Amino acid sequence: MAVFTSVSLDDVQAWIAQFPLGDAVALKGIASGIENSNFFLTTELDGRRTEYVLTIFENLGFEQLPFYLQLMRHLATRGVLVPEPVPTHAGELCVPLHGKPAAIVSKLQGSSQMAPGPVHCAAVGAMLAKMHLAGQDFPLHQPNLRGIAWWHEAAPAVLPHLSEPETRLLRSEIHYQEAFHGSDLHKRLPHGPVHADLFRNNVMFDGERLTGFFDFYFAGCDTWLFDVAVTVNDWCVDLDTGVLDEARVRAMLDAYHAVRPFTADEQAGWQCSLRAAALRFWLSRLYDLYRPREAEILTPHDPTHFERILRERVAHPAPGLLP
Ligand SMILES: Nc1ncnc2c1ncn2[C@@H]1O[C@H](COP(=O)(O)OP(=O)(O)O)[C@@H](O)[C@H]1O
Ligand SMILES: N[C@@H](CCOP(=O)(O)O)C(=O)O
Repeated sequence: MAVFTSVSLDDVQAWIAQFPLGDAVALKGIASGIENSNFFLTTELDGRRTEYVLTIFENLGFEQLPFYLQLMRHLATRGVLVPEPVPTHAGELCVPLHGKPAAIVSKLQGSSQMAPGPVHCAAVGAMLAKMHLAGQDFPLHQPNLRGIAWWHEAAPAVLPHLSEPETRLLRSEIHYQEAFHGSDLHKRLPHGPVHADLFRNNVMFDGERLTGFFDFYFAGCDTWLFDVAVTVNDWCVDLDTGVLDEARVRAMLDAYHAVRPFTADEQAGWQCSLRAAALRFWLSRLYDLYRPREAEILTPHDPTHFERILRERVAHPAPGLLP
């Protein structure tokens, strides 16, 4: 459960004058989410009511936010279904509210599909490919802040807490990934802005119709293949075992490939990328669990889920990128 920065409708009524949105008429805190304070905000302009999402960023600073918010705007203008940030009269996408950075974005319709079938996976795969292509000419650059450089920082913080088998797995996988990330193959993989956290809870569906990707606040520049691997590792697994469901994997990868064909290098790097994606979330979940906790940090996600997925990817090759 996130801790919210307390904001009243009165606070927002004065603050919203800097946006071309009319009056704020309702504000409702959103209970889910772990990083930021989110509110559904209803505005009224010329007698017409519209719902938006107001986010107060609890951990990110003004210097990091342009990458995420400009990326969302860039993608939205190219037809990728993502929330569109609303600029102020002065053209700012992010302005202070109670001393923290805050932004207003359009509200996506629908809800998260937490038990996806092949039809949902195909929709996500196709939109992900479209997103990667649309991001190619995005001018800003920010590395994936949870990439290999961060793994090197985080590992020493968690290693003292791990059992012998966990220690062996973490050390050997980082070693394996160092070789992969340093290889010529890795350098040849197509790359650009990626979502990097496209889990089931970060996509909206209205029935079987995908209405948008959101929560871009782990986005950065990395290989497109890493983004595909993160997405497959969440959408296509049996949540109890971490084993991939072939029908969902095929649906997602085939739909992606139909929009942006995978390269031969990507086929060669696929198994390594699935392992990298599993390692990334195992390590971040361990880090959230063991790092000295600040009071406002909430219940961490279970790291053993991604340890299981990593062990499974190491032991058994996943279905190939192409059938
Ligand atoms: N643009 C949006 N449209 C509709 N609902 C949204 C939007 N952004 C966030 N939400 C809602 O807010 C919840 C928390 O958002 P999320 O970005 O996952 O928070 P956090 O960054 O804190 O993890 C989501 O589960 C979703 O219900
Ligand atoms: N998807 C990550 C954690 C990030 O949480 P989110 O609610 O901001 O997507 C995980 O599952 O470890």
